[in-house]
Amino acid sequence: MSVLEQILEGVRADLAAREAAVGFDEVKAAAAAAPPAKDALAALQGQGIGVIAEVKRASPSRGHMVDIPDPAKLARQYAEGGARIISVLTEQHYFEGSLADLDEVRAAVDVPILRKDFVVGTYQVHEARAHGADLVLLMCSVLEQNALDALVDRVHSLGMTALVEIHDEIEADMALQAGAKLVGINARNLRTLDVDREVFSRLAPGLPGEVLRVAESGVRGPGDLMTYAGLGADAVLVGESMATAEDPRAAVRQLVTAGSHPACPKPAR
Ligand SMILES: O=C(O)c1ccccc1NCC(=O)[C@H](O)[C@H](O)COP(=O)(O)O
Repeated sequence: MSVLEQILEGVRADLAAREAAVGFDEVKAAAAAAPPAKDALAALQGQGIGVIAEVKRASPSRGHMVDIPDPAKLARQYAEGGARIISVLTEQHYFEGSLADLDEVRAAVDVPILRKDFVVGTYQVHEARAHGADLVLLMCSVLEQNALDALVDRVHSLGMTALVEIHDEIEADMALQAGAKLVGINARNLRTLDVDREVFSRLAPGLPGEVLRVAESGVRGPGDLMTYAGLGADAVLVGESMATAEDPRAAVRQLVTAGSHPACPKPAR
């Protein structure tokens, strides 16, 4: 079984336990009662390349990387550094995340928040909204076209933004067919865990101009951001190198400064 399949097995088991504990109607009501979602597309359409900084303790490729006893504090540092969006991993077995992290981050910052998980059904979408998320990651590698179409619609109907993640041409077609407005091009192959930054240069030119592009994974510093900017990225999503930085505020600030430097290529939109 691939790592991705193992992750999904755990995700489905955890989801079944939560569904048994809290009914779908209750989650839907909590989502409906939450303050309106923030406009993530508007947040990314500001000057320069946007930085999406991730609260990430661990991963299948790295194992445990860093203790984050206070995700709210880390999120505040990211926001003070200029992150346009904060990504919160909520998968628990491989990433050591939780919905409690999402709650704490939501209470701490005003910037839009991405729920980063392995979403397989509508329950998780309403759950994300109920916990204050403004964006939800939907991965083409784990969803059939029909399911993706329905989930994109559900995310958008709740006022949130779907970040639809792709890694190859077939997934790019899936994302566009589903009506994605924000596409994440992940350099990491989720089956082999190899990181290949060339994936962005291959897939980004095939996306329509109005679709915003996020370069995901393997961004280690301003040089990578500048490279992706030159290839048409609107934003970079950065986990490990921000979460493990000695000074996360300064690390985000360094990327934001590079992304708004006059020498940095501007997004076409
Ligand atoms: O990070 C992993 O090892 C991983 C493995 C399997 C599925 C997903 C995985 N990561 C999720 C992500 O997409 C990254 O957290 C995100 O793009 C940030 O990547 P990085 O900056 O390289 O930490």
